[in-house]
Amino acid sequence: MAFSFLATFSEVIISQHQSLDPNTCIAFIGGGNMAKAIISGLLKQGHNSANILVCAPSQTTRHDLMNKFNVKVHHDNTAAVAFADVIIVAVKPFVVPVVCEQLSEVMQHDNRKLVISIAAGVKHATLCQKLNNSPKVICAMPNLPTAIGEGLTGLFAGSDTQQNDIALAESVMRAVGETVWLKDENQMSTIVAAAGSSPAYLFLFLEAMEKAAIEQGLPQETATKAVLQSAMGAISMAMNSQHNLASLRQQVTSPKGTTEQAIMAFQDGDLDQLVASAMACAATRAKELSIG
Ligand SMILES: NC(=O)C1=CN([C@@H]2O[C@H](COP(=O)(O)OP(=O)(O)OC[C@H]3O[C@@H](n4cnc5c(N)ncnc54)[C@H](OP(=O)(O)O)[C@@H]3O)[C@@H](O)[C@H]2O)C=CC1
Ligand SMILES: O=C(O)[C@@H]1CCC=N1
Repeated sequence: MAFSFLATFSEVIISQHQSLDPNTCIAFIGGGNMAKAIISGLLKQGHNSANILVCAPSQTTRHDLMNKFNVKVHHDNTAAVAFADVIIVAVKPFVVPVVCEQLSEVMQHDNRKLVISIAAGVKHATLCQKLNNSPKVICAMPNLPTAIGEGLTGLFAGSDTQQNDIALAESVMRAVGETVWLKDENQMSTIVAAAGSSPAYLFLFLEAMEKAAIEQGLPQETATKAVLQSAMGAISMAMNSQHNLASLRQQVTSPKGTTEQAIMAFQDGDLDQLVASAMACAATRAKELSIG
């Protein structure tokens, strides 16, 4: 019942999503790769840097963030509560319990803030419980391309999360890319494998192609350009095409031609099985990272 309500609401917000209010104050707990990516994406779409606070323990990280993005910084995580409408927890999964403990103490007196956790594997119920049983908690799994507004974020809310909080989380993550709302939290580990981690697999594949092109004799610069432009063109075509991926692949693969030979080599190496097994490893790791 609760999930069908959420699914219906998610469909509504995906088709009629509201843009992020530029006055929304967003605090990040943690200022690493993913916080930086989301901040970059937010600033690129025009969010005011004065409305962003980052809490991180190292002074170097805080200085870097201040210099690079002109955002506010603080050493004390609890400063996020007074500052923000939305607190994004962007620390490694094993740091989440200590962060929740710090936030929950202050949030006993101010429980109006929405907390979005992007930590892989950390369960919604665990977060709610560690944050004074707050219903204002949403789990998110974004990816690095949020930095250029081309991210994909999987989102999961509890059955008692209010519509305005769901809409707020949607507006924040939609500002840096596309969103998908999950009806079943168990699907989050697959979103980790298919979206959170997947930019790295794609970079790995492109690195391998670049290396092979250089080994076949192309200068580095030409190899990089050939590989990246082809990837960008192929992905852009796939995103905008009426045809599915297999059909687009067939359009490149002339019978008895060059592509066919390469595809056969991939199939001989059982690429499908290799990818399935790599994605299963990522999903399994997401489950292992789940904290109690
Ligand atoms: N990287 C990615 O592509 C993605 C990552 N994620 C998730 O995002 C989270 C962060 O990952 P990522 O950005 O890569 O990690 P990083 O290691 O790059 O960043 C972690 C940040 O946490 C900060 N930190 C450590 N301890 C504390 C603390 N007690 N209080 C406040 N901040 C603290 C560190 O601060 P300092 O610099 O001061 O040491 C650092 O800035 C992880 O849970 C990961 O699962 C999700 C999707 C994609
Ligand atoms: O590798 C990780 O654990 C994080 C989560 C998804 C992408 N990076």
